[in-house]
Amino acid sequence: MTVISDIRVPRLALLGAPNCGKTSIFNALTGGRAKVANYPGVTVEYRKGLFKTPQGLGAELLDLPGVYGDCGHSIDERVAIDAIRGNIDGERAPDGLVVVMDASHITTHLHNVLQAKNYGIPMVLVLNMMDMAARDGMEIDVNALEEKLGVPVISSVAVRSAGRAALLDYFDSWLPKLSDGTAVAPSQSEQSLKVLQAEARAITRDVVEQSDHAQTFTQRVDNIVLHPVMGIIILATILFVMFQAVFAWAGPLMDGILNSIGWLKGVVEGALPDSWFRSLLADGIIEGVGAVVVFLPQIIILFAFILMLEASGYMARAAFLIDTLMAKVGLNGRAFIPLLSSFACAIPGIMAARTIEGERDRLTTILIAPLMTCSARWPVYLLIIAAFIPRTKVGPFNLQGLVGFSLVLAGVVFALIAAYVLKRTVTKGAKPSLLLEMPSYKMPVLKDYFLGLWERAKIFITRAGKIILPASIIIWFLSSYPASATNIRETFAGKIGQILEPIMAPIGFNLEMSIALIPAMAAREVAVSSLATIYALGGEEGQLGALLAADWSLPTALAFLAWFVFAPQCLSTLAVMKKETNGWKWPLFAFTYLMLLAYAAAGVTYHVAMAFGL
Ligand SMILES: Nc1nc2c(ncn2[C@@H]2O[C@H](COP(=O)(O)OP(=O)(O)OP(=O)(O)O)[C@@H](O)[C@H]2O)c(=O)[nH]1
Ligand SMILES: [Mg+2]
Repeated sequence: MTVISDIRVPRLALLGAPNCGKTSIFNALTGGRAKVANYPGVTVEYRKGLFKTPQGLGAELLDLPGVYGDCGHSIDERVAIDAIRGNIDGERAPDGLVVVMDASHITTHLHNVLQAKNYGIPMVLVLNMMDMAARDGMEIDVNALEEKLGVPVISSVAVRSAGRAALLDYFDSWLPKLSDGTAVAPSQSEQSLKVLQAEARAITRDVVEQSDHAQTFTQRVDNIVLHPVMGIIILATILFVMFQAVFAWAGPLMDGILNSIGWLKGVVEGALPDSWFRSLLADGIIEGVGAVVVFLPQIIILFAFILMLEASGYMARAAFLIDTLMAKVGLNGRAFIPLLSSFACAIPGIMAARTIEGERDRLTTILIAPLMTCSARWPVYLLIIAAFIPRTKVGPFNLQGLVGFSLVLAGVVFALIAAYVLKRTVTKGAKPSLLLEMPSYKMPVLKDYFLGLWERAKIFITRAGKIILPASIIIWFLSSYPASATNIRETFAGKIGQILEPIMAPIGFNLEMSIALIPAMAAREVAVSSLATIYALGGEEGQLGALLAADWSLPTALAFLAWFVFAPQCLSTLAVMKKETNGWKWPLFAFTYLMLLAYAAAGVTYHVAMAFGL
């Protein structure tokens, strides 16, 4: 038993197939905020939390990655199975198993429940998503199921508090038995998987009544959404609307933030005498941090779309639609979800690659994850696009949205090319296949949706405080001193930048850009805050975008964009790569190939644009 504030509480573990609602139960009971989404493989690590039943009994709850059986083919599955067997260092085995099953998939998942009895740990079966089963016209005789399985069965709708009441009530009677060791473990039967599957089929035949509408709601929608032609048109439309929205809807909010920042700078400059301190506040901190924070509305709009697609179940369809393409370049179908997560940030994306079974396939995915457009790139893209790309329309599309879309697409296309090359060279291995179960379509749970959005906003703002603020102070110092300096070249920053300048000049980068690239290793958006501070110190008044538009040529700006599609400008990503691959070899490899790509892409862009006389 774990001792928490002098009470010994039993430990429960959530076990079940991916996407059956384990984390939803965990969050609801423990007040946790772990990520929930409607596709398999969201949770890849184990997580602990405490909760109390209505009668005030305490228990510890373990949220685990989803598992398909008891073998553990991938790293995340092994974590779950090790946790249940008590094989994780410093962790003991759970006292009780809360086996969760998606009731609407009872036919395909019931044998896993029979298998779970063999752990020899007292268990209860939570028949979750009863609302989905009802929508699909299924009627499940819970009492009969309980009798045939020989374990208690509780119906549940994890996303509604009324839907969790029965489970909590059950805990009131079960927890005391787990504490004093009187709870009974189910009888074990070491049968082969085949026998268990046959037994599961026999049980479902007896306890499930399926009313005969020919097709479920999900199947009807999928007939359209997964259609080879219609499906692609729908996917393309969704993506286009998303990028249009990012550029078209954020305007007023961004203006509001810009005005507030301008106002704040004005107040500081009005209230303080001309001094180093005033310059640090106004040109260093307010300009630097403000230059990034202004993009918050666009980040929120982007994630409002992504999270909606995740929660509804559409994302897994997108994976299915482009699976043929992914298989052609040798990518495992399961790579889609890690790559998708990398659109928020490559770090969770690289970790999510744990769901991929083959070691070589997992490595390929890790190596290309940094090419997905993470949210740290957006401030750079948005700044340059707004400054250099006119707000005109091309047919029904606004040009800025199109350019943003092309940059994201460039990342994806080069990721596919990189995967193709890697799979034929350094990560050669067997041909992978798609093993992604399609989730049913669901109405997003509003609370989870807004929590998810809030979480993304919080990460963006926290980075502004933790990374951009200190980086702005350093850049302000390096670009302000020695005090004798009369222009940027004579400052410390200028001296450092001049080391890089000859290397970067052939691809069209000027001194200011070369300087900004160095602190941007901490995080890409620091490039934006650094430029803001450097230009503010240069004594030029006005918004950063306008200053850049006056100072840079269009080929230079485009080269800068191309650079950021590829450049591995983020030390934390390299650190996670090291952790996930157990060494520096692969992060160094990724760093080198991405750097070379960035340099080549920026160079080609610059010279082609010059040749076209832009
Ligand atoms: N309609 C409905 N949706 C549910 C229910 N329980 C969970 N969901 C939704 O199902 C999806 C999957 O839930 P999660 O809690 O992430 O599932 P999980 O078992 O933790 O999944 P993995 O971490 O991938 O193994 C989410 O979109 C939830 O909002 C339920 O009882 N009814
Ligand atoms: Mg989960």
